[in-house]
Formats: sequence, C-alpha cells, structure tokens
Amino acid sequence: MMNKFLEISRVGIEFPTSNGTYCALSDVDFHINEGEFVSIIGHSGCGKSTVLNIVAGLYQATSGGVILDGKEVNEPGPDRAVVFQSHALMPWLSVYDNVALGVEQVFKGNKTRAEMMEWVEHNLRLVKMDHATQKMPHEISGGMKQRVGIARCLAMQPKVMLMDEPFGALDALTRANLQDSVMEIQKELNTTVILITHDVDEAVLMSDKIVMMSNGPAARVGEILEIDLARPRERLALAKSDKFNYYRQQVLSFLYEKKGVVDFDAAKKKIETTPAESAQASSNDEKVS
Ligand SMILES: Nc1ncnc2c1ncn2[C@@H]1O[C@H](COP(=O)(O)OP(=O)(O)OP(=O)(O)O)[C@@H](O)[C@H]1O
Repeated sequence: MMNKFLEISRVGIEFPTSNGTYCALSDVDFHINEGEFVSIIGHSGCGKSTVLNIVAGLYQATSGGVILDGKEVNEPGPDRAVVFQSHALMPWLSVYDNVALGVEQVFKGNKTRAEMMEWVEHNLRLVKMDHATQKMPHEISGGMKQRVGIARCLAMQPKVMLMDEPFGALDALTRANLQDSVMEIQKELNTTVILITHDVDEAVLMSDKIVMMSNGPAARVGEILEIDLARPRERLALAKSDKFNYYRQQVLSFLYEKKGVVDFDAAKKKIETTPAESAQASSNDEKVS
C-alpha cells in the first residue's frame, strides 16, 4: 500500500453569492491510502459534495489543493470517476453501450476492438448486469441503473472512484445488495473509494476510515475514525459485534453531541440503542440531515 495516495491538503473554497462571499470549506485536510475505502459524513450542507467536486476537478479550491498519485488535480480526468445518486446513464444507449462509451474514451488506441468488448462484458459481469446488456435504461430498475453506472466507472480503471450518495435513492433491500456488491468488487480490485453518505450504518459497514465533517460555514474535518473490522464484512454478523456498535456510536456522538444538533432527545435515544437493536435497524434508519 502506498501512503497518501490521495492528499486533500488544507483545502478552502469560497463561493460568490448575492449576499457576498460564502466560505464553504476552510482548511479541509485528510489523506487516503491506495485501496482504502473512505466515507465522508456530516450534516446536510456542510460541504461533502463540494469536497468531492474539488477532488473530481469540477470545482477549483480557493486555497490548498489536491494531489492524486503525486500529481496535482486541476481539472476533471478519467483517473477520477464519479458515481452520482441519480444514475447518469445516456437514455438512448443500451446498458452495453453506456459502459462501452466510457471504455472507448479511455482505451481507444490502447486496446483492440475485441479487447474493449471483452472488457465491457467483464465489468458488467462484476456488477451482475451481464444478463441485461442489450436493455435500454428505461427498461431496468433504479438499482440496476446504479449497477451500470458503477460498471462504467470501474471499466475506466480510475485511480479513485468518487461516489456521491450512490445508494441514496434506493429502497433498503436494493441498497443492501448494492452495498455488498460494491464491497466485494472493491476488495477484489483494491479500488480506492471516497463515498459520501448520510447513513451512519452504511459508513461503518463499508469504510476503512470515516471522515466526519463539522458544520459550515468554513466547514472542516472534525474527526477521523479508523474502522478496524475484518473483511469481508457481513451485515448480520456485525449485528452482534460490539466493535461495530462502538464505531456507530462514535459517529453518532460526533454528529449529534459534539456538533450541537437541536434535537438532543432524539440523538440521545439513538446513541443509547443496544448493539442488537442497532443491527436490526435498517441501514436507512440512521440518516443525518
Ligand atoms: N456553486 C455553489 N455556489 C454557491 N454556494 C455553493 C455552491 N456549491 C455549494 N455551495 C454551498 O456550499 C455549502 C456546501 O454544499 P454541499 O452541497 O457541498 O453540501 P453537502 O454536505 O454535500 O450537502 P448535502 O448533504 O445536503 O448534499 C452549502 O451551503 C451550499 O449552499
């Protein structure tokens, strides 16, 4: 493993608004090792997507910067693939062609036509969508569209995969299935991932490290929690794990106690939940807003 594969170094950003300049982030500082799965969690509007957009090269930091694998990030590039909450598939292209589009963009000139076709199929197999290659986006479910979006990103072999609430719009069962698939694929490929989530259980289940952001304006990293749980992780087994529940409480405590959320009673109830109760709770239950 290479240390500090991705460095987010003292990043600040200001946005011009009709009421003057709004400082969204100030001195956001953390790093990610190669192959690490890192979640960013924080209250709505704290600046999670802004951090992701800066790493993606879509926003320019006002101060500080981002270095990926030794190279400064200044613009979007195929080494950073983004998976959004709403599947960004081309509606006029089949499942296969949606993935092929990304593959051609990255590998044209390096792979033969046959190699590219095999690569598209391989990535659709990874996300278990090889049975529906000729379907159009409107013929498949939301979860399936997310799978195709993930296949398209994986097929581009990015250095880092940026996921902005990719499971947010899915029902609890589909969400759990897709979380499991992403964990399997990430383990197999050793993909470096940044995941933005509002879901505490999802963050603990999936991450090696959780970056907890303080509220804005001038949001920054409040705490970083290392999640030392063996992989593969199995949600039902974790239900009985005190360690899992300990991490979960750490995140809840950061979000609701240290950051002074108004509804203290509700937060307290959540923190006092027992390990068994917490495991039974659907991963949809602990969403921060
Ligand atoms: N282009 C922009 N212009 C002006 N303000 C912006 C812009 N992008 C983001 N902001 C502001 O920066 C802050 C952080 O926004 P951001 O979308 O990153 O938060 P978030 O944590 O991802 O929120 P959510 O969890 O609700 O998606 C917000 O106050 C938002 O209004």
